[in-house]
Amino acid sequence: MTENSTAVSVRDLSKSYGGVTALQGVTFDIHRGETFALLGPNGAGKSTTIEILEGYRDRSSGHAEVLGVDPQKGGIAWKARLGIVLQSTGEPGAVTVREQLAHFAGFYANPRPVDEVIAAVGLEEKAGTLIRKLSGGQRRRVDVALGIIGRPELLFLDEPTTGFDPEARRQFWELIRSLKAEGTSILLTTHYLDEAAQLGDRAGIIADGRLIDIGRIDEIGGPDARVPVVRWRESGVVREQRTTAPGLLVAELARDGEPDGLEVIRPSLEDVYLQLIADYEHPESELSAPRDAHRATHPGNPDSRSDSAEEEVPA
Ligand SMILES: Nc1ncnc2c1ncn2[C@@H]1O[C@H](COP(=O)(O)OP(=O)(O)OP(=O)(O)O)[C@@H](O)[C@H]1O
Repeated sequence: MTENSTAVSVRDLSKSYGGVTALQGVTFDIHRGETFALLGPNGAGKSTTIEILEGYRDRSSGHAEVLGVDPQKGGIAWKARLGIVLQSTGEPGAVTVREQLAHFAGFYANPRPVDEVIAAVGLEEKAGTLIRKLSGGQRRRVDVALGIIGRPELLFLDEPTTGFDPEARRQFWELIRSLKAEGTSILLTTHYLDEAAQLGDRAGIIADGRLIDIGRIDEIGGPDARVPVVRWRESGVVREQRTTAPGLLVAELARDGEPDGLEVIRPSLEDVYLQLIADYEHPESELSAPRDAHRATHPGNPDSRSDSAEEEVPA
């Protein structure tokens, strides 16, 4: 039985499409009110996971509960509690943005006001435009609007900002933050790791259908993956040192004046993610050990180093 504090519970989930194993033994929970980012390379199994949880695909084995219901048995009342933004949408009919949203609003007991949703996705000027006359990014905003019109308890966002311009992405992030503030639980997949870092509370990283890591966004990968690098220039030569105490090193470097080109580089979620995937794909290779922030920002550099060694780096 799922606790009330759990929006999604997945245990040992597996899925095969004929001979293709898309998911193998995936286990995770999403807590109520949490934004959980499911990350992984193309073909890793993210959409398959989402589609099983939406009740759109049957699993091959394992257990899943979404808002306390097995998605294979979820009826209309359960579906009305979900918001879904699929990776790809069907051909738009000859209806305007406002007509489409008003039509979908009619399916829900307590929908958001149509104009409020249009404003939330930044389509006020296009409200009366036929959807098929919108740009790709604008249509994607309609998809997002349709996903939130029913005031969902749980929102599935499968690569929601593909095709968005940078301003629209920022606007979308604000929208997601406001939904989160209202208590909406969110499952997000995205290839934009900055988006996952901005929005996610926790992340699961999936590769070849297996969950290879899970944890808080600021902890995933473990402490070794997050050791900062201090970089500076000395007599025109770029030097860097990986250290858990960057402040002390900077103070030491600054004793004789302002160091040239000083930077403290903290590995981003993208750096950590790329290292986890490399470790998974090449467990025995030089590239995978030790976890190294420098290498994450310069993946071509074949050097290995100890945590405290100072390095001369090709400029
Ligand atoms: N309908 C299908 N029939 C057969 N195989 C499928 C089907 N859908 C997905 N697959 C396969 O299952 C695996 C997982 O695909 P899935 O779409 O879940 O990956 P994904 O992580 O969402 O990828 P992307 O980032 O490219 O969207 C892939 O090997 C894919 O080819």
